[in-house]
Amino acid sequence: MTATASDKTGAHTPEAADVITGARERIDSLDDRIIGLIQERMAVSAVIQEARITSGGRRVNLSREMEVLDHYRQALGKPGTALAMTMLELCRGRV
Ligand SMILES: C=C(O[C@@H]1C=C(C(=O)O)C=C[C@H]1O)C(=O)O
Repeated sequence: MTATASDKTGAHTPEAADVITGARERIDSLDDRIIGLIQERMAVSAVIQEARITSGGRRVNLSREMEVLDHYRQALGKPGTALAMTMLELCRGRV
């Protein structure tokens, strides 16, 4: 194990450094996919908001947002609610 690999991973053995380096590549790939999905969600959400505003309605629909927040909370627990709130802000801006 090089000193550099140890510094980067925090591992104390070459075996652990290899595991961490490999798993981090998977995490980076997952994060790319998650970001892509969020961007896709933002685009779909924008279509809905545009249609509602054009029809004379409001951008935000709180009862629907409650359903989204509950969905995330049921799947991920309390931090899921915070995640969903951030995602809603990305999709419809600040309220
Ligand atoms: C997309 C919608 O419009 C807004 C954005 C939402 C979202 O991004 O999930 C949810 C509710 C609305 O505030 C919708 O009403 O479904």
